Amino acid sequence: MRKPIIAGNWKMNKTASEAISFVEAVKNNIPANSAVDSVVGSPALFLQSLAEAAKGTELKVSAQNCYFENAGAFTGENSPAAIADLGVQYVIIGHSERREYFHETDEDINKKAKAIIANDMTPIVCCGETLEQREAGETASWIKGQVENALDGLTNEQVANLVVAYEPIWAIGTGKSSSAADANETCGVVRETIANKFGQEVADKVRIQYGGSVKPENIKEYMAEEHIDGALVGGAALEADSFLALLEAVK
Ligand SMILES: O=C[C@H](O)COP(=O)(O)O
Repeated sequence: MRKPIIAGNWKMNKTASEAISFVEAVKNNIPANSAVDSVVGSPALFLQSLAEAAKGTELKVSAQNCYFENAGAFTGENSPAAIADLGVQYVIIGHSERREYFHETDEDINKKAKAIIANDMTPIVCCGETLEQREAGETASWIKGQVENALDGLTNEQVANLVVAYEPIWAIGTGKSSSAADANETCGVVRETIANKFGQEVADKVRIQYGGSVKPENIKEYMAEEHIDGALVGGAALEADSFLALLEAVK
């Protein structure tokens, strides 16, 4: 039985005081030993204060990116070792916005996944196709390639413990969510790809999220699907009430 995981991704939104207000509003409203893992993905600027504010509660904090080296002459980058030292537990990597605007490659994402795991954090590895790829019938082969490349060289145990987020790019922030059946089909491709590369036992353990215009009103439809174990949520995770409503709908 895979434990559901709901992760908010704030992207480049919020000031420090807004970020803290969110965590203060949410952290004590998640019951102890919750049946759902709750994660909030913050800009790097607020990770320290959020990790301190959330310490000892059920709310976990995620970075939205990191570099793949722990230290060195990499101006402007954030070290995974330094992020882990703050008490951060997750790092989102390979989001389509980072691939598109910051030219991240599958190879970068693979190196980041290894660095995050080496620092005892959990990567949330994103994959997803464009509308053109979907219309050309290339979704399954594209997702298979992204997943194989991102996870290459990881051990079975490492893969079993990470999270994959399937986010069709055309559904992100557009209000045009994928149907639950279509999302499940592609999450099934992710699981099959992992089964072929790492074995069925690993594939049965890995948690796969759907992301793209998820909100409290539609999350149950996704969570009812066989291969969907949670959601990576942008817009509907920006406000505490909406984030709590997502958790409430899943528990
Ligand atoms: O990381 C989150 C996704 O990009 C989804 O964003 P959205 O829920 O605003 O569509």
